[in-house]
Amino acid sequence: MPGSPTDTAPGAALPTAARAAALTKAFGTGETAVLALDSVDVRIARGRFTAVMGPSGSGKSTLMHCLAGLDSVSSGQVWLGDTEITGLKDQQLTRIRRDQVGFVFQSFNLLPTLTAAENITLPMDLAGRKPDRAWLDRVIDTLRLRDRLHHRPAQLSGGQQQRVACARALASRPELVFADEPTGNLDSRSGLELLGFLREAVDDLGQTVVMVTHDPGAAAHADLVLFLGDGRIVDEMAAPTAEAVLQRMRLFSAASLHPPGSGPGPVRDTGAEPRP
Ligand SMILES: Nc1ncnc2c1ncn2[C@@H]1O[C@H](COP(=O)(O)OP(=O)(O)OP(=O)(O)O)[C@@H](O)[C@H]1O
Repeated sequence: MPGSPTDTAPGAALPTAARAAALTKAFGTGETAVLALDSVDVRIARGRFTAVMGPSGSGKSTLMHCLAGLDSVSSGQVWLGDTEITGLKDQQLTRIRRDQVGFVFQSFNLLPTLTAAENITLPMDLAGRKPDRAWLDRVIDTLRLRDRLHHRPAQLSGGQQQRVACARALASRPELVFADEPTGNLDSRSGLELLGFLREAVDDLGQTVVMVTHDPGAAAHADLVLFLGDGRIVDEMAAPTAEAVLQRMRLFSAASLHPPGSGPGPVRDTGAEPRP
């Protein structure tokens, strides 16, 4: 594939929040080795909402973990902002990750004994950092958590708990927020609301979000969708709609059932409609 698949994407002129070059990640050795990422080149533009999609086992979580410095790479390079994180010592990596990355997981990962407010500031408290009060207030208001701050997780709905998890990820104003299937445990209304908040975090708060999802409707909230297949970025789509994403995924599964030469293969985007 010539160059990075995101070189021509909208946002190519924006600064870079994270980048990988020839990123390869193998698990295991010998006959049981699995190539989870196969020489991936990717650039995540700052201030954009990027979704990562692909079949189960295509490498989505591995890509996210490698970009976030949570997992080592087998070869290739990864940068967070301007800093190359491949080759850093554990201590330096932990500090960079703590300062520059926020995470939202499918299972909200809140501490049950702490209030919402305490959960939100916990990572900063552990790091001995004082939150920027004005920023924290904006995050709390954007996520409409003001009147829930003194509740414990068990006293909150699933959607509210995930909003607290989002606020926790945004609290330190990280370079990059990674969300791994953040709507996976939410009913559709709470899921939609959460996606709306992630969108607002990008549009109104200027954050950068990378979200792994299986749901074309969720991916449609992003500015750009990256499609993974067998550890490679096989396509991308700007200004996605749920319909166009679904259609693209159908093409991919048809292509994997009918390899090149025996049927239609993946095609580049021509029909993505602009966001309304
Ligand atoms: N710790 C590990 N040890 C061995 N193999 C692993 C490990 N983690 C992931 N893999 C393998 O790497 C490949 C990519 O896995 P990954 O979890 O990144 O896929 P995914 O696209 O996120 O899948 P899903 O949608 O099912 O979560 C898979 O074949 C998986 O089995």
